[in-house]
Amino acid sequence: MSRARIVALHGPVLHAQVEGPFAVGEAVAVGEHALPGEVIRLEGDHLVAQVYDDTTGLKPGDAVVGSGLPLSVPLGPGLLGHIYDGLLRRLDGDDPGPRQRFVPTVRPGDRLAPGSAFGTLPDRPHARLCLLPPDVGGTVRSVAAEGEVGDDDVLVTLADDAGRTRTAGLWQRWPVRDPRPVAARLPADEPLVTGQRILDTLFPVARGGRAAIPGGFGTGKTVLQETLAKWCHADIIVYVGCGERGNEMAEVLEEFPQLTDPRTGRALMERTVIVANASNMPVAAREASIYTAVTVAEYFRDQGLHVALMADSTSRWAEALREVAGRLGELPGEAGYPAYLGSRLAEFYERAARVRTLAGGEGSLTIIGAVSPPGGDFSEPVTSHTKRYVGCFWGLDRERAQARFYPAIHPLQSYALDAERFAPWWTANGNAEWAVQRGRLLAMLEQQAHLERMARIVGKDALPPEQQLTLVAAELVNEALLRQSAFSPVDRYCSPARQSQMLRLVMRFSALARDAVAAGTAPEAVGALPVMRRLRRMGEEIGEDAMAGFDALWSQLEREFGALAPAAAPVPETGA
Ligand SMILES: Nc1ncnc2c1ncn2[C@@H]1O[C@H](COP(=O)(O)OP(=O)(O)OP(=O)(O)O)[C@@H](O)[C@H]1O
Repeated sequence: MSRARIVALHGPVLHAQVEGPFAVGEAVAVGEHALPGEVIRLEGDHLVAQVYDDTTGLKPGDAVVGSGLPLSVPLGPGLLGHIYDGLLRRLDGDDPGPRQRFVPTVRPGDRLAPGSAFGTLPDRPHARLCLLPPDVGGTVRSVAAEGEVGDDDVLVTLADDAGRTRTAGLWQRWPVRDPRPVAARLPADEPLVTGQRILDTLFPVARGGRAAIPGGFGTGKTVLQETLAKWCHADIIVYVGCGERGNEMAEVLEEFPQLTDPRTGRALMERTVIVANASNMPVAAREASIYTAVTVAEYFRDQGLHVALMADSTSRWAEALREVAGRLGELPGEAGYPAYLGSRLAEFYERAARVRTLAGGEGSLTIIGAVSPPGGDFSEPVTSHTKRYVGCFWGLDRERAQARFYPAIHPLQSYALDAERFAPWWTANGNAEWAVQRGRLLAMLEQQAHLERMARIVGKDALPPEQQLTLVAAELVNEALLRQSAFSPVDRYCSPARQSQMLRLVMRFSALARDAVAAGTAPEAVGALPVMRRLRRMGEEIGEDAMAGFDALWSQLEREFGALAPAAAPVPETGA
């Protein structure tokens, strides 16, 4: 083991005189309590390391002991259901994992490629595969028989191509800063259904895609992340609470274990891993926590599962980066962040993908990162860098939040690149019109903003009737489709089938209203139809198990427009 002696300490950063070879990125143990750390710079016989625990009590002369290995974490199915710190140390007790039934799927003499599965854990509800590490393969010499196994048991022994003996069990280690290898990256052309209308219908994210939720103070980032964690169509949730205030983090830690998985009725925690680093925890560990979480998420992806990683908030992570860079005396860039902020964000988001796994399955990792721009200013460095690496941008708007319009995602400040590629998926799921409907809604919302600006100048009544109608229809889109309370028992989740029904109704309203106004009906008369109130509230009133309600609403819509007197005969255009 290489050793070094501390010569200076600056908060979480230490300088040491080396007495043996070290490598950048090497995990080290510091001082008499063997505090975990990582070498971040080497200059001749001088080493700089960051320490992941409180450095109080460390002093010049204390030893820094190298491990010869990069900073890595243990990965196994048993991670599920627990809360960890940024280095993946349990925060909720240290009880050993229960023994569980193992069924081998290989025999002595079989050749296994690196990362293959060698057995299953059939009694586990999630993450049932036992995987070789991605850098271990060879010919099976022996494998454990079917039966109960524990965390420390060797389950398979192999001879690798160099003739060395390799073993594997339930757990494996992997360096957090290295993406785990895959057999192939696949096109991300399936949406990750979130159950949130504004997202699935207007700004969908792919399974294996990347999304950012930027939003100023109190605009609903945490509620949205939790809602997504609860309802999105992912098998596994990895939630990294990064530098949030201690009390907010405490809320998440208290709430999550109590949440019920809507799909199974069991605890949501059973398929969740939480990595927690509140703002009062050591800053360097916060920097590491993002990599730890994404490595955990990749491990479950490699099980052939769909994983969603929620990071709340990447801004606090960037602040940790800035603080450590400051202590290293690095030249500050924009707003004091180090020049490599952009490349670090890119490295993080690039780990999202839909893949063919080494074990031969298909898995995906979707990354959803909250950003907390100071003052809600989306031009600040973390938001603007993040924009370059994500395909979906779900911008939370202070005015909407203040008006208690939730989720406060502003349709004109948000986007989803490549949304069109999901049209075949929607067609296969019963809505061949989705792409056209989406285009119309976006156009209508844009027009609304333009017309509202005009109306403020000339007065609403001075707008031509068809423009007044656009305002009526856009208001309906907002109220009926985009507003969706995370706390409504009926509407907190909206399936694609229900979204399609609601879209169909709003589109039908729009067409009937256009015809009626063209035939001479006043836009206010359309806006005053009794069916409008029911349309606005259909999300709250027609639940997943009462879909026939949409047909009844459709009939009411047709009836009321049919009864509008002048609508029968279209009036020729006057050219006005
Ligand atoms: N989708 C939603 N449905 C209903 N209410 C919501 C929704 N989103 C946010 N809220 C309301 O807004 C409040 C603030 O939301 P939240 O705590 O998520 O904001 P935040 O952006 O995470 O705040 P901070 O900047 O402090 O981290 C919530 O307590 C809740 O009352």
